[in-house]
Amino acid sequence: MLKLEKVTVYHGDVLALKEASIEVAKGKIVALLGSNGAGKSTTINSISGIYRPREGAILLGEEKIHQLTPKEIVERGIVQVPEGRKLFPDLTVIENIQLGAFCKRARASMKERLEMIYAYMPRLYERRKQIAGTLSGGEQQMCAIARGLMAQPDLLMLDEPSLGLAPSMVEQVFEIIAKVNKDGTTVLLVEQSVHRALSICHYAYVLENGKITLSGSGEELLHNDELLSAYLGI
Ligand SMILES: Nc1ncnc2c1ncn2[C@@H]1O[C@H](COP(=O)(O)OP(=O)(O)OP(=O)(O)O)[C@@H](O)[C@H]1O
Repeated sequence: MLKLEKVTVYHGDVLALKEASIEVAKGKIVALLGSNGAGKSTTINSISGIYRPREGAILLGEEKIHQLTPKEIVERGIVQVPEGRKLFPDLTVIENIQLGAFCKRARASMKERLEMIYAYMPRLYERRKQIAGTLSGGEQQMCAIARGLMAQPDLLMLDEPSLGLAPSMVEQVFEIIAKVNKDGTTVLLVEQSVHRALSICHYAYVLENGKITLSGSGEELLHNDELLSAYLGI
């Protein structure tokens, strides 16, 4: 579905990603792991069209997408839930969710999408008229995922969805991600919660200083403590 071929990204003079090759197969959950500053956000922001690779190619099927604008990339079904949720705190939950449907591909089926989202996250239905800034951290994360789902993604990219959440909330957020994937949405997941990410993903890549140093199935990496401690220090 999505392929990064030897993608190199600089921020000014800083090399953030070096010749990264990543494959996200349709219908799967792929995790991108690594410590702070490893290049995880740079990778998904490059897929979203926010950063332009200096070298390499990003392909969606046969189409090269690394020269497209973020808006064009959303219209192709690639949607990002950003790190830190980035909700509009003064708008209500429902207003935040509906903002996800600004793209053309989502407008026709808004009502059905909303019903589906409330079925995944009944708590958002209960809180739909609440001001988003007053939601708990976990509820805000759900709201950000809901806004992403409103755009009708084929590939949903989540940047550290468990960041700052209590363990029970992390569990709920991961359950929602698993359900969304089971219903056919491909997922690219950036996470620091390594064990949780490996237990849910089909395949994972480990980034270190902008380079992919390790990859394998979630199962394989989860049971390889030696590799995990060498590459992730856990
Ligand atoms: N806009 C920017 N300008 C300059 N340097 C940047 C910018 N964004 C990221 N970097 C640098 O690029 C490198 C990779 O950062 P990136 O945010 O992709 O890492 P990350 O793995 O997502 O880290 P974290 O888990 O802390 O979010 C880091 O050295 C970072 O300081």
